[in-house]
Amino acid sequence: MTTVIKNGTVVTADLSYKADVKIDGGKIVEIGPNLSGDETLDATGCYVMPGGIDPHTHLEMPFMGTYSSDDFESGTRAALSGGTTMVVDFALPSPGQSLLEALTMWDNKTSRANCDFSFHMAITWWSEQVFNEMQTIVQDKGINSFKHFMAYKGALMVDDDEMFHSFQRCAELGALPMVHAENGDIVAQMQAKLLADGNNGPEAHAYSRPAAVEGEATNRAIIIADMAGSPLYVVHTSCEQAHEAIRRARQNGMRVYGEPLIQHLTLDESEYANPDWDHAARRVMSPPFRNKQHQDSLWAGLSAGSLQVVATDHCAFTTAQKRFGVGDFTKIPNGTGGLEDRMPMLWTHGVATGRITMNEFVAVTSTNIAKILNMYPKKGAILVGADADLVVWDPKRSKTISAASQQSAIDYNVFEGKQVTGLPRYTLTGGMVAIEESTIKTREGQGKFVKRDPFTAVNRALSTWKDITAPRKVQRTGIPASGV
Ligand SMILES: NC(=O)NCCC(=O)O
Ligand SMILES: [Zn+2]
Ligand SMILES: [Zn+2]
Repeated sequence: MTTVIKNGTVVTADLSYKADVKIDGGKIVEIGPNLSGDETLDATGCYVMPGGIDPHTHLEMPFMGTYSSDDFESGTRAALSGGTTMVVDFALPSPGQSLLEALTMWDNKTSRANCDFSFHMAITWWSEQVFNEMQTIVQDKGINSFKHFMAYKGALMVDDDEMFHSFQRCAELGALPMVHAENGDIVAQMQAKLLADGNNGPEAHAYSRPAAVEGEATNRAIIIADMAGSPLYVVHTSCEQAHEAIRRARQNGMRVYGEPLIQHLTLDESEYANPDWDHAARRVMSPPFRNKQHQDSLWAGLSAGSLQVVATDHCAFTTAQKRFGVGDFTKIPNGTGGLEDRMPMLWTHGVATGRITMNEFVAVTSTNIAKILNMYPKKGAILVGADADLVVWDPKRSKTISAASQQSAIDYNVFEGKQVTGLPRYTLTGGMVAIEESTIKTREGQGKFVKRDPFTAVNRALSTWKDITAPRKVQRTGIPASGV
């Protein structure tokens, strides 16, 4: 059966033009005027865009003594409802655990996924086994990105030595290292001091993780990547110091990418001063929300191109779970939701305000990350042969964000009460209409794992440069006898 999206304006990362889009067998088969098919979706007044890709989610993640509450069913349903048609989640081996075993555990969570998904693998410890398994992960399992936590001391954190080993291995395998960049040693000491001083509320979470510790770690990871000859992807870039390090590295020719979150772009640190403990604790995430200057820096990075991707780090805990940390902020599970709201919030606060263009919106929500993770143009494109993961975006549709009407399984929404204008009229996953305005038509199990090959053009360019500039022994004649 063929479907035609008619009368819309196709908006991609570099073009906007009037055309119909024809779909067959889950793929785009034709783009042009006056197309017809078995089923017609009316896109009058709408933009037809590549579906969003959220490269940073934690669905059913074991963390801080509990599990994040959205699983691959509710999480991907939330994603589709907001126009996101693919998520990339993190497989997290416990320190000492086999990467392959962890991957099987994560794979077992996905049978009810409503949209396509992929994984990054985390490196949480280092050994010969990890070194060897990284090759299998890349070459046999279709995962070309490895995440490193520079924070969460005593749990997921790795040190510089481990990162340097791992980044060098990524360079050899044609993979992309990623970092959660915060100086975990300093955070741990600051947490202990704040608690000892009686500062135990959720606001102390933010006090313990100032922008400087993120800036320092971002810069350190950049240097380690440069020494290793690998690219680098910095997740949840939240502040000017980290952005500045990324900007400088890029100006110096390094292949470094930065990913602000929609939460950091639109919510600020005043949330932690709320007298309601639950309100503040629900917004505890790492890095914490920052001030308006940091937000302006992130917005500027998106329009200037020094930051490339907007994600959510969707890691949703219920109010009851957040209350594990009453009396000790270090026990509040870190994480917030956002999957359903990323695209409408970014459109409302980005495109509608003139901070970014429609084409930049597509770039930072979909196309850039499809290229960085080596799945373009299967994903992130409106081209013949691409997957029909599409959103028909109605720039006039409005709603007020509310936990009462959301798809996410948690009992609140950090964007509660925010008015958004710009919402999906239709979201299609693999050509299937999953969302029709407010009607949810998702199909459990529709989502499939997306394999990603190693050796992007960037990896190849970096290894060529590394070879050419490698230290070489100077060939000498007439070496004098040793002076003994
Ligand atoms: N960001 C956060 O607070 N929770 C999820 C885990 C992580 O990405 O650090
Ligand atoms: Zn993180
Ligand atoms: Zn995360």
